[in-house]
Amino acid sequence: MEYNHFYQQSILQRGKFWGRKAAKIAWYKAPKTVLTLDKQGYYKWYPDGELNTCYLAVDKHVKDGKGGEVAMIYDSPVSNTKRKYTYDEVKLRVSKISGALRDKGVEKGDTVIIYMPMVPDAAFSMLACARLGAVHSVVFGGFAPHELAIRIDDAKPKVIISASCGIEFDKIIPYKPLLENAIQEAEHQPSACLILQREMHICSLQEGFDFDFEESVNAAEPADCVKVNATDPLYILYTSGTTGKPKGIVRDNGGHAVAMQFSMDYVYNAKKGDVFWAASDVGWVVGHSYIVYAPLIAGCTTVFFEGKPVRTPDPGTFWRMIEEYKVNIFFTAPTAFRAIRKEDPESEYLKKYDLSSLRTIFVAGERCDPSTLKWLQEITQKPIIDHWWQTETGWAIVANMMGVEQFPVKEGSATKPVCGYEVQILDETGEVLGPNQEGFVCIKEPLPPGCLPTLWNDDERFQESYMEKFPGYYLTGDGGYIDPDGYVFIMGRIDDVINVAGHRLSTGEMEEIVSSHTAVAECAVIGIEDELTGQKPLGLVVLKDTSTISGEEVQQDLVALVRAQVGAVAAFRTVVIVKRLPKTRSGKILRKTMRMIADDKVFTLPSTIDDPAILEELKVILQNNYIGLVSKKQF
Ligand SMILES: CCC(=O)SCCNC(=O)CCNC(=O)[C@H](O)C(C)(C)COP(=O)(O)OP(=O)(O)OC[C@H]1O[C@@H](n2cnc3c(N)ncnc32)[C@H](O)[C@@H]1OP(=O)(O)O
Repeated sequence: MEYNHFYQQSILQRGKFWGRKAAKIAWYKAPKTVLTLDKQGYYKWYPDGELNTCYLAVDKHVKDGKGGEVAMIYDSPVSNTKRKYTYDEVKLRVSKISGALRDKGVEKGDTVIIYMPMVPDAAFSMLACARLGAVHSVVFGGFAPHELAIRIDDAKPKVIISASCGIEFDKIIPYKPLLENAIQEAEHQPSACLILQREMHICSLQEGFDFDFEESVNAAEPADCVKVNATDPLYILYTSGTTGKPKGIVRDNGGHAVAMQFSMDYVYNAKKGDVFWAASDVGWVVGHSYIVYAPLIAGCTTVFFEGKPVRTPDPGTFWRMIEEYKVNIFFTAPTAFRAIRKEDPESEYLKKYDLSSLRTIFVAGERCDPSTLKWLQEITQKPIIDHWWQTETGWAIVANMMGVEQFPVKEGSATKPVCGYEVQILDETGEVLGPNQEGFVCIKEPLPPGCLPTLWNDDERFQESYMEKFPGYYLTGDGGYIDPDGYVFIMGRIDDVINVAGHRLSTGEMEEIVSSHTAVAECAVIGIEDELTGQKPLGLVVLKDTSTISGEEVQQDLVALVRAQVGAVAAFRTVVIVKRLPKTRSGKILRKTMRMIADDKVFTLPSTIDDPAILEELKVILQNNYIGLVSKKQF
């Protein structure tokens, strides 16, 4: 198929194109209208369609006689568990979890928080919510109680589903104390918690409030799929913004289902029965879209992995899994491959395994650096496809659409805009820029099906964050350019959001936490380059003149404080005490300039700088001293 023609149809004949793609979905009531603009001026996909996402992902395959086929492979080197679930088994388990939720009062439209490690019941609980028409909000297990509390207060869940523990390499992480602290901190109180007891750590349950997950599921009657409108929310997924309060990205049911099926067909070129493995976590959007919903909707076998690329038990884990389960399509973040390369640079482990089942490797979540790309191409001899997307969109914005036409890979580019996304580069005044001109990466409205219709209970913030800067365009928050061949190059965030090991984090939030310390007069947290994790946060702190605590003590306090408030995943390990911070004459801290200095990049002296001498001071400190303070992360 020819990309240009196919892509143009998706933009110029939007209604016809996305109407045809919607016909691949088994709606309860097929939509007559493809796209409308509501009274508030918000686009709605398939507004009169009715469906159930769990039905599409599970029951439909059983109905089609595929109940005996494997829906999910669970492999957990950290708990020495391997298990396969057929579509029949998934249907039974999911409908019983739905029944257990219904017994706790959960109905269509209610919210449920899922705070679980990578156990199959996390995915089954998501599907169980979808089955009832309830809205799930999965919170990544690496987040601290404070982060969970913020999400509880925003999503107001009727029930929280959690587990007794997670396992990080060989370390047991008890989840229950984290959950209890979060519930204690939150204003909103759920009416019940369902706790999955894992045999490696059994936790105590509070009578009348905590319920044993397994017992509740066993006691429940299976629940049927509940019909929902296409525009009803399927889930909320919180993502870091520029402030301490995360943004609750809303995903609808209808547009999402169409986008998931479309992306499997045309981005990943996945066929029914393929084994599709996204090595991520259900706490991230990759986990939502490509561990749970898309592979199942498309009738593939999804692989559910509770482990890491290295040390569970070695850097050959990914290759072992690909051979053992005959994985056809593999998707992970570049940082995972950098971790493998660090431990196995000559790819000795890979040589032990047969990767002949594997057709394509996809990477996303952060920029794929050319060195990792070349190394992967060389050692695997497979197409390595970088693609760029966001929690907000739920699926690829820019990709090499493997089910359409495969383009030559250009290092540093995720290739071309995916169907439905009219990607344009704008300058500060909103003018569309030409080839090779760097500016704000924006998407002309309407966004395609599957993208966020708004933020949970916060239309105002949705407008302010994404739609206001350039009316008629969605602001992605990334900077970049398009080359004369139409390849899109994403150059990094233009705001205070950073990407550490594929985890999206807010430096603004970290600054709020650091500045809450009694000894801190002012501070800045910036994201600086890191060979392994892409970026890492660095805190620059000015102490109060009156502070009597030693700088070293403050450094330790601040690292502990961010870990306690955001979680281990923040990877905030470096704090530098400085005498002053560079500012403009109006008092704005020059974060970008500091970043350029720390990354040893050429920068122009801002004309508005108050005192240029500070930059020289900082240069010495950042380039020579801070490295000594970093507690190097060992993978
Ligand atoms: C396209 C749209 C998107 O961008 S969606 C996001 C895509 N991103 C991803 O899929 C994430 C990719 N990254 C990873 O999988 C991991 O970072 C890899 C590469 C495997 C490395 O893992 P790890 O060694 O644990 O390092 P890390 O930096 O992730 O973790 C930092 C600290 O946090 C902890 N942590 C992590 N996950 C959890 C969890 N689920 N529960 C509890 N704790 C967790 C880690 O143990 C680590 O802690 P510590 O600092 O060593 O004590």
